[in-house]
Amino acid sequence: GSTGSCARAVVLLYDDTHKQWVAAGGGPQTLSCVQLYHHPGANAFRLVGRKMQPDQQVVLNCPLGRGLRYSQATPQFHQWREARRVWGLSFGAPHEAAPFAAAVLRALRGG
Ligand SMILES: CC(=O)N[C@@H](Cc1ccccc1Cl)C(=O)N1CCC[C@]12C=C[C@@H]1CC[C@@H](C(=O)N3CCC[C@@H]4C=C[C@H]5CC[C@@H](C(=O)O)N5C(=O)[C@H]43)N1C2=O
Repeated sequence: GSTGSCARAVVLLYDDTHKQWVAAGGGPQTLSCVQLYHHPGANAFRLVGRKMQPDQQVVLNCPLGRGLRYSQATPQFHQWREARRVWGLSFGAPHEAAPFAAAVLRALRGG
């Protein structure tokens, strides 16, 4: 289940062809609720993001592999690579970004 309350961030993917960040799930760059989920059985973690408006669309559902490098490029913009994709989280507020990053880094160390 979720390990905590949600952080508000725009979930982005890097479009390498056009060298620009685009909204995950298409459409406008609007805030999603991003959360760290823990599956105790496999001691596995994943990041899940759902649009806050209008319809809770799942725009992020990414496993946190142990070797994953979570980059806090700025206090409000974090990013990581998954296979051939690069995800970005543009947080609404630094005070939500920091605890979220701390939880992710703890999960990457084994929870
Ligand atoms: C070795 C490696 O993989 N390196 C990756 C990063 C990485 C390192 C280590 C582990 C994993 C990863 Cl993923 C890499 O460098 N990547 C991943 C794809 C994109 C990028 C490549 C080039 C561009 C140049 C500029 C820079 C960039 O995107 N930003 C600067 C920092 C914040 C700045 C903030 C917000 C976003 C909102 C829109 C745009 C704007 O503000 O208008 N923007 C930005 O401009 C943002 N880039 C990157 O981050």
